[in-house]
Amino acid sequence: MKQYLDLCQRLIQQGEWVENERTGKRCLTVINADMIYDVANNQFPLLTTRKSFWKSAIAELIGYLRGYDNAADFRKLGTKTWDANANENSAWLSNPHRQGVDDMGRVYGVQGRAWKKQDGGVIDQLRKLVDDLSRGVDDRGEILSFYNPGEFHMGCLRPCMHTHNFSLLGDTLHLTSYQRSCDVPLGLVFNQVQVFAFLKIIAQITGHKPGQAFHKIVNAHIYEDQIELMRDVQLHREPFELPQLHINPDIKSLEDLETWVTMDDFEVLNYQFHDPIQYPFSV
Ligand SMILES: Nc1nc(=O)c2c([nH]1)NC[C@@H]1CN(c3ccc(C(=O)N[C@@H](CCC(=O)O)C(=O)O)cc3)CN21
Ligand SMILES: O=c1ccn([C@H]2C[C@H](O)[C@@H](COP(=O)(O)O)O2)c(=O)[nH]1
Repeated sequence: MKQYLDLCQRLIQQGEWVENERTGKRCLTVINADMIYDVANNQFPLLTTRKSFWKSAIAELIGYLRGYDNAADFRKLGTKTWDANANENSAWLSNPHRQGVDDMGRVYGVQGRAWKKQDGGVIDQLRKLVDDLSRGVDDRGEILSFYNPGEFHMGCLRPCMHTHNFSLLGDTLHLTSYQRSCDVPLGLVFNQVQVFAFLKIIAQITGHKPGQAFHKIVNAHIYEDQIELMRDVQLHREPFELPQLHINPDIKSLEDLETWVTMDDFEVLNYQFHDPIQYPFSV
Protein backbone atom coordinates (compact mmCIF):
# COMPACT_ATOMS: atom_id res chain seq x y z
CA MET A 1 0.00 0.00 0.00
CA LYS A 2 2.85 2.36 0.87
CA GLN A 3 4.43 1.81 -2.55
CA TYR A 4 1.15 2.76 -4.27
CA LEU A 5 0.78 5.94 -2.21
CA ASP A 6 4.46 6.81 -2.78
CA LEU A 7 3.91 6.52 -6.54
CA CYS A 8 0.85 8.80 -6.31
CA GLN A 9 2.86 11.39 -4.33
CA ARG A 10 5.68 11.14 -6.84
CA LEU A 11 3.24 11.79 -9.70
CA ILE A 12 1.78 14.84 -7.98
CA GLN A 13 5.16 16.24 -6.91
CA GLN A 14 7.48 15.29 -9.78
CA GLY A 15 5.20 14.33 -12.67
CA GLU A 16 5.70 16.07 -16.00
CA TRP A 17 2.81 17.13 -18.22
CA VAL A 18 2.41 15.00 -21.33
CA GLU A 19 -0.26 15.48 -23.99
CA ASN A 20 -2.01 12.25 -24.98
CA GLU A 21 -3.36 12.25 -28.51
CA ARG A 22 -5.51 9.09 -28.21
CA THR A 23 -7.63 10.40 -25.32
CA GLY A 24 -7.18 14.13 -26.00
CA LYS A 25 -6.21 14.65 -22.35
CA ARG A 26 -3.04 15.73 -20.57
CA CYS A 27 -1.41 13.45 -18.01
CA LEU A 28 1.08 14.03 -15.20
CA THR A 29 3.64 11.36 -16.00
CA VAL A 30 6.66 9.67 -14.42
CA ILE A 31 8.82 6.98 -15.98
CA ASN A 32 9.74 3.74 -14.20
CA ALA A 33 8.07 2.39 -11.10
CA ASP A 34 8.78 -0.96 -9.45
CA MET A 35 6.25 -2.61 -7.20
CA ILE A 36 6.83 -5.82 -5.22
CA TYR A 37 4.02 -7.95 -3.78
CA ASP A 38 4.53 -10.50 -1.02
CA VAL A 39 2.42 -13.40 -2.26
CA ALA A 40 4.25 -15.87 0.02
CA ASN A 41 2.75 -14.13 3.06
CA ASN A 42 -0.56 -13.39 1.34
CA GLN A 43 -0.26 -9.61 1.63
CA PHE A 44 -2.96 -8.87 -0.95
CA PRO A 45 -2.19 -5.43 -2.49
CA LEU A 46 -5.78 -4.21 -2.53
CA LEU A 47 -6.20 -0.47 -2.15
CA THR A 48 -7.55 0.47 1.28
CA THR A 49 -7.69 4.27 0.83
CA ARG A 50 -10.81 3.75 -1.29
CA LYS A 51 -13.21 0.86 -1.69
CA SER A 52 -11.82 -1.27 -4.52
CA PHE A 53 -13.64 -3.71 -6.74
CA TRP A 54 -11.27 -6.64 -6.61
CA LYS A 55 -13.79 -9.08 -8.14
CA SER A 56 -13.83 -7.08 -11.38
CA ALA A 57 -10.04 -7.19 -11.48
CA ILE A 58 -9.88 -10.96 -10.98
CA ALA A 59 -12.70 -11.48 -13.50
CA GLU A 60 -10.64 -9.53 -16.03
CA LEU A 61 -7.61 -11.74 -15.34
CA ILE A 62 -9.63 -14.96 -15.70
CA GLY A 63 -11.07 -13.63 -18.98
CA TYR A 64 -7.54 -13.06 -20.30
CA LEU A 65 -6.47 -16.55 -19.22
CA ARG A 66 -9.48 -18.02 -21.06
CA GLY A 67 -8.55 -16.11 -24.20
CA TYR A 68 -11.74 -14.03 -24.30
CA ASP A 69 -12.07 -11.43 -27.07
CA ASN A 70 -15.54 -10.10 -26.29
CA ALA A 71 -16.75 -7.61 -23.66
CA ALA A 72 -19.97 -9.66 -23.21
CA ASP A 73 -17.95 -12.66 -21.99
CA PHE A 74 -16.15 -10.39 -19.53
CA ARG A 75 -19.52 -9.10 -18.28
CA LYS A 76 -20.75 -12.66 -17.74
CA LEU A 77 -17.68 -13.32 -15.60
CA GLY A 78 -18.36 -10.18 -13.58
CA THR A 79 -16.65 -7.13 -15.05
CA LYS A 80 -17.74 -4.29 -17.30
CA THR A 81 -14.22 -2.94 -17.73
CA TRP A 82 -14.03 -3.69 -21.47
CA ASP A 83 -17.42 -2.21 -22.45
CA ALA A 84 -16.09 1.26 -23.19
CA ASN A 85 -13.02 0.19 -25.14
CA ALA A 86 -15.05 -2.32 -27.20
CA ASN A 87 -18.03 -0.06 -27.90
CA GLU A 88 -17.21 3.62 -27.39
CA ASN A 89 -13.81 4.16 -28.93
CA SER A 90 -14.38 5.87 -32.29
CA ALA A 91 -11.18 4.58 -33.91
CA TRP A 92 -12.18 0.99 -33.09
CA LEU A 93 -15.84 1.51 -34.11
CA SER A 94 -14.72 2.41 -37.62
CA ASN A 95 -12.05 -0.31 -37.79
CA PRO A 96 -12.93 -2.90 -40.50
CA HIS A 97 -11.61 -5.72 -38.27
CA ARG A 98 -14.24 -5.08 -35.58
CA GLN A 99 -16.80 -7.92 -35.63
CA GLY A 100 -19.85 -6.22 -34.17
CA VAL A 101 -20.99 -5.15 -30.72
CA ASP A 102 -18.68 -6.05 -27.82
CA ASP A 103 -15.87 -7.38 -30.05
CA MET A 104 -12.45 -6.42 -28.69
CA GLY A 105 -10.46 -7.97 -31.51
CA ARG A 106 -7.11 -9.72 -31.23
CA VAL A 107 -6.06 -8.41 -27.83
CA TYR A 108 -4.65 -9.83 -24.60
CA GLY A 109 -5.90 -13.39 -24.10
CA VAL A 110 -6.27 -14.06 -27.81
CA GLN A 111 -2.52 -13.58 -28.16
CA GLY A 112 -1.85 -15.50 -24.94
CA ARG A 113 -3.82 -18.58 -25.98
CA ALA A 114 -3.86 -18.45 -29.80
CA TRP A 115 -0.90 -16.48 -31.18
CA LYS A 116 -1.04 -17.03 -34.95
CA LYS A 117 1.92 -18.76 -36.56
CA GLN A 118 3.19 -18.34 -40.12
CA ASP A 119 2.20 -21.94 -40.96
CA GLY A 120 -1.45 -21.39 -40.04
CA GLY A 121 -1.31 -22.98 -36.58
CA VAL A 122 -1.51 -21.23 -33.22
CA ILE A 123 0.66 -21.10 -30.10
CA ASP A 124 -0.89 -21.53 -26.65
CA GLN A 125 1.68 -19.76 -24.48
CA LEU A 126 -0.20 -20.30 -21.22
CA ARG A 127 -0.61 -24.07 -21.76
CA LYS A 128 3.13 -24.38 -22.42
CA LEU A 129 4.18 -22.59 -19.26
CA VAL A 130 1.64 -24.39 -17.06
CA ASP A 131 2.81 -27.76 -18.43
CA ASP A 132 6.48 -26.89 -17.86
CA LEU A 133 6.00 -25.53 -14.35
CA SER A 134 3.80 -28.52 -13.39
CA ARG A 135 6.77 -30.79 -14.28
CA GLY A 136 9.10 -28.59 -12.22
CA VAL A 137 10.73 -27.12 -15.33
CA ASP A 138 11.69 -23.46 -15.75
CA ASP A 139 13.43 -23.17 -19.13
CA ARG A 140 14.15 -19.46 -18.47
CA GLY A 141 11.52 -18.64 -21.04
CA GLU A 142 8.28 -19.19 -19.10
CA ILE A 143 6.71 -16.15 -20.68
CA LEU A 144 3.17 -15.14 -21.50
CA SER A 145 3.27 -12.25 -23.94
CA PHE A 146 0.19 -10.39 -25.11
CA TYR A 147 2.30 -7.95 -27.16
CA ASN A 148 1.93 -8.69 -30.87
CA PRO A 149 2.75 -5.54 -32.91
CA GLY A 150 1.81 -7.38 -36.12
CA GLU A 151 -1.82 -7.45 -34.96
CA PHE A 152 -2.25 -4.15 -33.11
CA HIS A 153 -4.46 -2.92 -35.96
CA MET A 154 -6.83 -5.85 -35.27
CA GLY A 155 -7.61 -4.96 -31.65
CA CYS A 156 -9.34 -2.18 -29.72
CA LEU A 157 -6.33 -1.36 -27.50
CA ARG A 158 -2.71 -2.38 -27.27
CA PRO A 159 -2.12 -4.43 -24.12
CA CYS A 160 -0.91 -2.37 -21.17
CA MET A 161 0.31 -5.14 -18.91
CA HIS A 162 1.88 -7.00 -21.78
CA THR A 163 4.28 -9.65 -20.49
CA HIS A 164 4.30 -12.07 -17.56
CA ASN A 165 7.50 -14.02 -16.90
CA PHE A 166 7.43 -16.87 -14.35
CA SER A 167 10.51 -18.20 -12.54
CA LEU A 168 10.92 -21.33 -10.46
CA LEU A 169 13.55 -21.32 -7.71
CA GLY A 170 13.47 -24.63 -5.86
CA ASP A 171 9.81 -25.18 -5.04
CA THR A 172 8.94 -21.46 -5.04
CA LEU A 173 7.36 -19.72 -8.00
CA HIS A 174 7.96 -16.02 -8.70
CA LEU A 175 6.45 -13.73 -11.31
CA THR A 176 7.77 -10.63 -13.05
CA SER A 177 5.13 -8.61 -14.93
CA TYR A 178 5.77 -5.72 -17.31
CA GLN A 179 3.44 -2.82 -17.97
CA ARG A 180 4.07 -0.17 -20.64
CA SER A 181 1.32 2.27 -19.68
CA CYS A 182 -0.45 2.70 -16.35
CA ASP A 183 -3.49 4.76 -15.33
CA VAL A 184 -2.52 4.96 -11.65
CA PRO A 185 -5.90 5.94 -10.10
CA LEU A 186 -7.91 3.29 -12.03
CA GLY A 187 -5.87 0.72 -13.94
CA LEU A 188 -3.16 0.16 -11.35
CA VAL A 189 -5.67 -0.71 -8.65
CA PHE A 190 -6.73 -3.60 -10.86
CA ASN A 191 -3.28 -4.46 -12.16
CA GLN A 192 -1.83 -4.90 -8.65
CA VAL A 193 -4.61 -7.35 -7.83
CA GLN A 194 -4.05 -9.18 -11.12
CA VAL A 195 -0.28 -9.62 -10.78
CA PHE A 196 -0.72 -10.95 -7.25
CA ALA A 197 -3.66 -13.23 -8.10
CA PHE A 198 -1.93 -14.53 -11.24
CA LEU A 199 1.09 -15.75 -9.27
CA LYS A 200 -1.09 -17.26 -6.55
CA ILE A 201 -3.32 -19.09 -9.07
CA ILE A 202 -0.48 -20.46 -11.20
CA ALA A 203 1.47 -21.57 -8.09
CA GLN A 204 -1.65 -23.40 -6.90
CA ILE A 205 -2.37 -25.23 -10.17
CA THR A 206 1.28 -26.15 -10.81
CA GLY A 207 1.89 -27.35 -7.25
CA HIS A 208 4.40 -24.77 -6.01
CA LYS A 209 4.67 -22.24 -3.20
CA PRO A 210 4.04 -18.67 -4.33
CA GLY A 211 6.96 -16.31 -3.68
CA GLN A 212 7.17 -12.69 -4.76
CA ALA A 213 5.57 -10.85 -7.65
CA PHE A 214 7.60 -8.06 -9.26
CA HIS A 215 5.55 -5.50 -11.16
CA LYS A 216 7.56 -3.24 -13.47
CA ILE A 217 5.84 -0.16 -14.85
CA VAL A 218 7.24 2.15 -17.54
CA ASN A 219 4.88 5.09 -18.16
CA ALA A 220 2.86 5.78 -14.99
CA HIS A 221 0.34 8.60 -15.31
CA ILE A 222 -2.63 10.37 -13.85
CA TYR A 223 -5.12 12.07 -16.21
CA GLU A 224 -5.72 15.77 -15.61
CA ASP A 225 -9.35 15.20 -14.57
CA GLN A 226 -8.30 12.71 -11.86
CA ILE A 227 -5.74 14.87 -10.08
CA GLU A 228 -7.99 16.80 -7.71
CA LEU A 229 -9.62 13.67 -6.24
CA MET A 230 -6.23 12.02 -5.79
CA ARG A 231 -4.45 15.04 -4.29
CA ASP A 232 -7.24 16.48 -2.15
CA VAL A 233 -9.16 13.36 -1.12
CA GLN A 234 -7.42 10.01 -1.49
CA LEU A 235 -3.95 11.11 -0.42
CA HIS A 236 -5.33 12.54 2.84
CA ARG A 237 -6.54 9.14 3.98
CA GLU A 238 -4.64 6.77 6.29
CA PRO A 239 -4.24 3.27 4.81
CA PHE A 240 -5.43 0.18 6.69
CA GLU A 241 -3.57 -3.14 7.01
CA LEU A 242 -3.60 -5.24 3.82
CA PRO A 243 -6.22 -8.00 3.52
CA GLN A 244 -5.65 -11.63 2.40
CA LEU A 245 -6.80 -13.38 -0.77
CA HIS A 246 -8.29 -16.88 -0.47
CA ILE A 247 -8.62 -19.07 -3.58
CA ASN A 248 -10.77 -22.21 -3.65
CA PRO A 249 -8.26 -25.07 -3.19
CA ASP A 250 -10.35 -27.27 -5.54
CA ILE A 251 -8.93 -25.25 -8.45
CA LYS A 252 -6.17 -27.62 -9.51
CA SER A 253 -5.64 -27.23 -13.26
CA LEU A 254 -5.84 -24.92 -16.23
CA GLU A 255 -8.98 -26.82 -17.31
CA ASP A 256 -10.62 -25.91 -13.98
CA LEU A 257 -9.85 -22.24 -14.68
CA GLU A 258 -11.21 -22.57 -18.19
CA THR A 259 -14.44 -24.37 -17.32
CA TRP A 260 -16.12 -23.94 -13.95
CA VAL A 261 -14.30 -21.23 -11.98
CA THR A 262 -16.40 -18.16 -11.07
CA MET A 263 -15.75 -15.16 -8.86
CA ASP A 264 -17.35 -17.15 -5.98
CA ASP A 265 -14.14 -19.15 -5.87
CA PHE A 266 -12.27 -16.08 -4.62
CA GLU A 267 -12.64 -14.46 -1.23
CA VAL A 268 -10.96 -11.50 0.42
CA LEU A 269 -10.50 -11.65 4.17
CA ASN A 270 -10.13 -8.73 6.58
CA TYR A 271 -10.66 -5.99 4.00
CA GLN A 272 -11.02 -2.61 5.67
CA PHE A 273 -11.42 0.36 3.35
CA HIS A 274 -12.34 4.03 3.08
CA ASP A 275 -15.33 5.31 1.09
CA PRO A 276 -15.41 4.71 -2.67
CA ILE A 277 -14.06 7.43 -4.98
CA GLN A 278 -15.27 7.55 -8.57
CA TYR A 279 -12.44 8.59 -10.84
CA PRO A 280 -13.17 9.70 -14.40
CA PHE A 281 -12.31 7.08 -17.03
CA SER A 282 -10.69 8.08 -20.34
CA VAL A 283 -11.56 6.12 -23.48
N1 LIG B 1 -8.01 5.02 -19.42
C1 LIG B 1 -7.98 3.70 -19.15
N2 LIG B 1 -7.60 3.29 -17.92
C2 LIG B 1 -7.56 1.98 -17.62
O1 LIG B 1 -7.20 1.65 -16.47
C3 LIG B 1 -7.92 1.02 -18.62
C4 LIG B 1 -8.33 1.48 -19.89
N3 LIG B 1 -8.36 2.81 -20.13
N4 LIG B 1 -8.75 0.63 -20.87
C5 LIG B 1 -8.61 -0.80 -20.71
C6 LIG B 1 -8.64 -1.26 -19.31
C7 LIG B 1 -9.99 -1.29 -18.65
N5 LIG B 1 -9.62 -1.10 -17.23
C8 LIG B 1 -10.48 -0.52 -16.30
C9 LIG B 1 -11.70 0.00 -16.71
C10 LIG B 1 -12.56 0.57 -15.79
C11 LIG B 1 -12.21 0.62 -14.45
C12 LIG B 1 -13.17 1.21 -13.48
O2 LIG B 1 -14.12 1.86 -13.86
N6 LIG B 1 -12.98 1.02 -12.21
C13 LIG B 1 -13.84 1.57 -11.16
C14 LIG B 1 -15.02 0.69 -10.84
C15 LIG B 1 -14.92 -0.73 -11.22
C16 LIG B 1 -16.16 -1.59 -10.93
O3 LIG B 1 -17.18 -1.09 -10.46
O4 LIG B 1 -16.07 -2.79 -11.17
C17 LIG B 1 -13.02 1.81 -9.92
O5 LIG B 1 -13.46 2.67 -9.13
O6 LIG B 1 -12.00 1.18 -9.73
C18 LIG B 1 -10.97 0.09 -14.04
C19 LIG B 1 -10.12 -0.47 -14.96
C20 LIG B 1 -8.20 -0.91 -17.12
N7 LIG B 1 -7.90 -0.36 -18.40
O1 LIG C 1 -4.55 -3.04 -17.57
C1 LIG C 1 -4.56 -1.84 -17.92
C2 LIG C 1 -5.08 -1.43 -19.14
C3 LIG C 1 -5.05 -0.12 -19.45
N1 LIG C 1 -4.52 0.79 -18.61
C4 LIG C 1 -4.54 2.22 -19.00
C5 LIG C 1 -3.24 2.89 -19.27
C6 LIG C 1 -3.65 4.02 -20.21
O2 LIG C 1 -4.17 5.09 -19.44
C7 LIG C 1 -4.76 3.39 -21.03
C8 LIG C 1 -4.28 2.79 -22.32
O3 LIG C 1 -3.92 3.79 -23.19
P1 LIG C 1 -2.70 3.68 -24.23
O4 LIG C 1 -2.85 4.92 -25.05
O5 LIG C 1 -2.90 2.44 -25.03
O6 LIG C 1 -1.43 3.66 -23.43
O7 LIG C 1 -5.27 2.36 -20.20
C9 LIG C 1 -4.03 0.41 -17.38
O8 LIG C 1 -3.56 1.23 -16.56
N2 LIG C 1 -4.05 -0.91 -17.08
